[in-house]
Amino acid sequence: MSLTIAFDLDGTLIDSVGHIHHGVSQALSEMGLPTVSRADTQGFVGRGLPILLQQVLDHIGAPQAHHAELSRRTMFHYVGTPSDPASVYPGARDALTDLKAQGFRLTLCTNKPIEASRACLRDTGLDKFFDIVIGGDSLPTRKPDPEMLFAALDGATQVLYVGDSETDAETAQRGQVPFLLYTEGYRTTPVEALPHTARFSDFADLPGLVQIHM
Ligand SMILES: O=C(O)COP(=O)(O)O
Ligand SMILES: [Mg+2]
Repeated sequence: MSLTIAFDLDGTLIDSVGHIHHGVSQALSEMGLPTVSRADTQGFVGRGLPILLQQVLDHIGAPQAHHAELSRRTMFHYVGTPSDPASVYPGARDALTDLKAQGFRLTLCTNKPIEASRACLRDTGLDKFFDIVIGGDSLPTRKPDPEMLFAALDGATQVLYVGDSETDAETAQRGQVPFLLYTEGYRTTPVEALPHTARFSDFADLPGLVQIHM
């Protein structure tokens, strides 16, 4: 059996809400629109940028007709503003190093747009860990459709998925894939209410959980 471990990005490997909020805020203010708080933005992360921006426009009471321009401007700032390497969650880098050294294939399955994902991986130095990177606009569908997890297999026979949100739990459930829930990310639902195989709050525990659940 060969195993690939698929990782979500925002709220799982990096605490990226500040970066996302910066991009959206810049775009909104350039357009003369009201801005959103960082906390509200965090609640919108997980289903991809197009849905996040729809929620932002609804939240500020602005018409969806602004969506295309808001999207263009947000992407400009999102990709143009470097991600801080310190935004990688504590212990995540060591856990990825450990899993990679054990010979596991690692795949990134994120709803973040692929261009922003690649820039973020490069800025934070996480790019070297991943054999495959699949972004929110890489396939015709995005999470919670499980297609991304199947694409992550790429010849492996089994995938184990690590994520933080309602979207990730639903993706894993629909794909019938074991799911390890990182509890310190952006979920708004109590952990007990989210389907998961096991959960962890400290990345030091992840390699051990992988051994148990592979
Ligand atoms: O861009 C998003 O909405 C979320 O991205 P994620 O899938 O890495 O959590
Ligand atoms: Mg996430």
